[in-house]
Amino acid sequence: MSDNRAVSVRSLTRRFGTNTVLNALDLELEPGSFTALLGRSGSGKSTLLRTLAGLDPAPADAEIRVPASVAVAFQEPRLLPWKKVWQNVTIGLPGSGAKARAERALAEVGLNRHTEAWPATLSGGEAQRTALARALVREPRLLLLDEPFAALDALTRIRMHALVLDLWRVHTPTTLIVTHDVDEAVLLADRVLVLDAGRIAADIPVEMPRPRSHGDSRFVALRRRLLSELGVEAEVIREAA
Ligand SMILES: Nc1ncnc2c1ncn2[C@@H]1O[C@H](COP(=O)(O)OP(=O)(O)OP(=O)(O)O)[C@@H](O)[C@H]1O
Repeated sequence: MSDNRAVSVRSLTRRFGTNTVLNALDLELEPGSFTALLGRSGSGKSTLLRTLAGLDPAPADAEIRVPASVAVAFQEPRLLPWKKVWQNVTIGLPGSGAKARAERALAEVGLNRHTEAWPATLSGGEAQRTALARALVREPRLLLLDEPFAALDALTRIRMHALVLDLWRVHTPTTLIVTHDVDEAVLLADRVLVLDAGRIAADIPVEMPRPRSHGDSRFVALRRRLLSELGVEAEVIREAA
């Protein structure tokens, strides 16, 4: 049965000292699905993502199954300033055709004119596209995105949303995005999870065709529900509007 699941986590507990961040957490992701992970600050979203990425050691008593090829992109693009853009994309990539593969990936994210550029000459959005190209060039079956657009201006973020959806449609990796932004979650994902008290406290499907509009009544209803799951009361929402 679990062969149908791209990601399967059973009973994952993570503690830092006396702080139990993840508490016997279970999670299943279908292959090719696009899931958003919301949760209050400090709820353990990045800890879960890092464990799935293999960046944090998985506790021995947890069962964690992920595909063989996993790629991660973070809020900061984490480019090496002394390597050109294409070299950043090919870091760790074996084989002689690496540069051609990097060029193809960079063309896909709209950066074909910047392959020979230095990272310091890129805008924030271009640097984040480079990070996406670096993730994609590995053809990951699992793509983990940890607040990848949080540092970008609103217009660039809108373009990046469209780009990520295009790339997801073409390459079909199972995708999990951590975000603080409820609208971003509803705009992108087919399923939104809320992490609270160390577990998946809410698991909500997004049954809306794309492209999605903020003004759609289903969008508004779902935003309201998610904000309430996150403990943001209606009065606060009204005041902010
Ligand atoms: N290496 C570590 N050592 C000690 N505590 C840690 C470590 N990593 C995370 N924590 C703690 O675990 C909790 C969850 O952190 P995590 O970064 O996963 O939360 P988050 O939901 O991603 O938060 P945010 O939305 O603010 O980025 C926090 O209380 C954090 O201080």
